[in-house]
Amino acid sequence: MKTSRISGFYKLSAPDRLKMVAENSGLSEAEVEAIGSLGLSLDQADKMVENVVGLFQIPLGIATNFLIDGREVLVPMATEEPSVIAAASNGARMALAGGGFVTSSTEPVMRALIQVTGVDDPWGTRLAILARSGEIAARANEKDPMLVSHGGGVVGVEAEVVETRKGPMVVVHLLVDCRDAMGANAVNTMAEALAPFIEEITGGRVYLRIISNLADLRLARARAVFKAEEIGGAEVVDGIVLASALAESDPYRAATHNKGIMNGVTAVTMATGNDTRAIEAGAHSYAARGGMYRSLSVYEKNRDGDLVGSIELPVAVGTVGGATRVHPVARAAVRVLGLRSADDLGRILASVGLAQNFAALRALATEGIQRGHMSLHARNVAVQAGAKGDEIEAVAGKMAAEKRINVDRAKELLSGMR
Ligand SMILES: CC(C)(COP(=O)([O-])OP(=O)([O-])OC[C@H]1O[C@@H](n2cnc3c(N)ncnc32)[C@H](O)[C@@H]1OP(=O)([O-])[O-])[C@@H](O)C(=O)NCCC(=O)NCCSC(=O)C[C@@](C)(O)CC(=O)[O-]
Ligand SMILES: NC(=O)C1=CN([C@@H]2O[C@H](COP(=O)(O)OP(=O)(O)OC[C@H]3O[C@@H](n4cnc5c(N)ncnc54)[C@H](OP(=O)(O)O)[C@@H]3O)[C@@H](O)[C@H]2O)C=CC1
Repeated sequence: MKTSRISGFYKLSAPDRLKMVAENSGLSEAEVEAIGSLGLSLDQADKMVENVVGLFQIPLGIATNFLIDGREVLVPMATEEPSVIAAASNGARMALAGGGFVTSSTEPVMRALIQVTGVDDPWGTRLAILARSGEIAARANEKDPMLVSHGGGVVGVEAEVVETRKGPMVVVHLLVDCRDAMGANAVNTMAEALAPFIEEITGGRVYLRIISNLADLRLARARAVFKAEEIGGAEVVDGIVLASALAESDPYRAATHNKGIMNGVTAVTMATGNDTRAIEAGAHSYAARGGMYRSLSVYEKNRDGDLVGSIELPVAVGTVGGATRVHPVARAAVRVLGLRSADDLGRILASVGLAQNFAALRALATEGIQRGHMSLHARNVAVQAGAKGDEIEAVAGKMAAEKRINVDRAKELLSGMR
């Protein structure tokens, strides 16, 4: 990677942008072709999911300006929403003066749950399970020697008694280090294989054997200092701190605050062929831990009067398995990111989530979201009104300048032009 700081990248044509990304990331011809053309063939799609009749394409863009742990990163994002990629690039740009994003993470540990029902003594059963945890772990590891050979495998066994409307149940938690895999298939296989042994230990009946998407042991964190002078001064810092305080305490605001974070996180998850539902379920359930839904990020003012943003979220993503190595564009996206491991990807997700969130909060705490967002959405509005070719930019530009962005106005402008 040469640089991620490509000012005015958005002013280039799409082929020129791709050329620049390819040169920066050392992409092969096949990778360039995968990104620049359709990427996925009907034949490949037919092997990925069921009853395939076609392809549904969404745009792939590149966010610029990311400096993460001292490394410059160009970030592929797949999203249908205008202004998301611009905002991520904008947020990352404003983090540069403070040194970019500094990240940390836990080990990539996922949980599989095994539900045990029909036991008369759930608390005693719990201890009976824990007493056999070594054997449980060994049997589970036998199911995935490849994962173990990569340094992963079971790292712990827990057991909980859960009170439900159908009485108490014992839930065994199998904690599995999934290394570079998201891990759902791996841990589900282990959980299913263990069920008879758990029934033997407990005398109960096992029903569910499945991963938990509340990946609270597989976390990534990112922190950035946004210099007051870079972001518009002390009033902007204070406005963002106030916005953060509300999202920390009010679930109605927190939901939208976190949606803004996931604008970026989900787009990168999608671009790398990872499971967007898993990452969303993880983020929102983590935000609701302890019984109250709150923001995944926090903003504070430091001693120098600068803004310090921090974020922590579960990152159940992989660089092997799932669609990550099947979808040609996802493979190319992994190369653009320069990933060495799933851990790298988790840290990038946290950084993108923070940049995305910061850009939205800055807009909200100052001019409001509509100017930046709607001026980029104006092109969609122009297309809805029937604009074609050069008309699209012309109508969109005029509407943005007038701050009147709606289909009726686009139609008026269009008939005037024609
Ligand atoms: C939209 C901007 C970036 C305009 O921002 P601006 O200040 O008009 O832009 P600028 O011309 O000064 O450019 C600044 C940088 O923005 C980027 N940029 C600027 N324009 C483009 C473009 N056309 N295409 C690509 N990138 C663009 C680009 O990185 C550029 O610097 P450079 O790297 O070139 O030196 C700004 O207003 C912004 O960040 N707004 C936030 C928009 C946003 O968050 N959108 C998400 C959708 S709204 C939503 O779903 C979430 C929300 C808001 O509800 C969450 C919440 O409530 O918390
Ligand atoms: N609730 C949920 O979130 C659910 C999600 N899913 C889906 O599961 C899929 C992800 O499952 P996942 O288990 O990651 O995928 P895979 O089973 O496809 O890949 C994981 C396997 O890759 C092999 N592997 C090779 N190299 C490595 C390495 N460096 N690190 C770790 N493993 C390695 C391992 O063994 P080996 O080679 O022996 O396979 C491992 O078991 C996604 O498609 C997701 O959508 C499925 C069910 C539920």
